[in-house]
Amino acid sequence: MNTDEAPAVRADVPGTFAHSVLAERHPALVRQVRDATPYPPAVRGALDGLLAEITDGTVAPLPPDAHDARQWDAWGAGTAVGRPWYDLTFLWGESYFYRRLLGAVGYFAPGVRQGLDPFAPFKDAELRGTAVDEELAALDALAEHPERERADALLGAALWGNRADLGFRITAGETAPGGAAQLVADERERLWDMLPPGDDPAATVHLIADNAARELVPDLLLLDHLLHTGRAGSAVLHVKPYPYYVSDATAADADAALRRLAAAGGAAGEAGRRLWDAVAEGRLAIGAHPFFCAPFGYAEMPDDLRRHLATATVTLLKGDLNYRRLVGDRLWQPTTPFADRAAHFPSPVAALRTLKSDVVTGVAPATVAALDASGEPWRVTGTHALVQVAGADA
Ligand SMILES: O=P(O)(O)OC[C@@]1(O)O[C@H](CO)[C@@H](O)[C@@H]1O
Repeated sequence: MNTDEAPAVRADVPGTFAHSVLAERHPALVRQVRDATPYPPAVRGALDGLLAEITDGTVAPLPPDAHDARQWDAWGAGTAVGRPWYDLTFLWGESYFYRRLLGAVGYFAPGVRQGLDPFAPFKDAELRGTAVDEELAALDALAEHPERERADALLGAALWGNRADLGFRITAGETAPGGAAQLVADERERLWDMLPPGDDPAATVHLIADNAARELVPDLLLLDHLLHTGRAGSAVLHVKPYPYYVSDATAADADAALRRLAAAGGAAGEAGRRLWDAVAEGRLAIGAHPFFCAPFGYAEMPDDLRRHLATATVTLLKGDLNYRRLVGDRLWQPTTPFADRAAHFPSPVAALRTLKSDVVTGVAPATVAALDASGEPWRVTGTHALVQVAGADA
């Protein structure tokens, strides 16, 4: 299907989800960041400037000496600068907003704040929280179950862990994602068929991570299960090269989650120590390609990343934003075949995603009809999820 058949998601229509992200979520986030850290006057001023710009102003350029100014020019900054923020496509505008926010807090510039994650206070609180304790303790009860049941439980934890998205909670509130858990597409069987248990050292699983802390912990436990049961001989965890979409995982977040797991008791601690060894022995690698923070879909990924992902037996792709980037950030008919939209991906791919934006494909017509008839905003509330697989039959 030609991408021109579905319009790109834009943020310029009041009442749409994308518009609410620019109009409500981004300003709220700038204020939260400013309040979460004792920033000096220059940083507070820069954050206030960004707030004014995204509220009433037009898109400003990066400083000409920014390390990535040329990269963003190549990514289209030249045509965005000077336009109202609401004129940009949703994906481009969101990505550039996070880049600018990091610039405002001095993340990239030489100085004392270089490399300090402005979202760390939120991520740290979540990783230390009792909810993670409870989830880790629950792992002990799994040990007695047959392998397939454990695999499904861990897959479910990684899938629903995607609700733990701090950006989402800024507008949805803590309680919103707790509604009826429902899969709008369920291709778990096809996923497991690609990774039979046993000793297959050649099987490699790549996991393109989404959020840190409460999502990354179950992601890591899932990878441990795949490695420990021989469903995979090696794994690669792809994280973001810099803080992004509030809670997206970076390499620092991966280290923190591994420490949290390794220090836990019971089955979680055992898994954590196995993962630690897997990293030390090179069976679990962590990557952070710059393209993971690019404002484009994965169809446009550069050749080096394409070649790397092509080595995967299957790539597990987590979360809402990764899904938008996989199928294209466009208003597809929800019945559009997922396999068609994901055919460009260099390896078989399985999307594990709770629905938090308008983009969705691969849902059966009867399911769409029932969901639409319910009157619920099922695409954006995080109460529904999907497991979809493409490229498995090639
Ligand atoms: O990718 P994630 O963490 O599952 O969700 C990211 C998200 O909260 O942010 C975007 C809007 O800012 C949406 O795609 C989605 O709702």
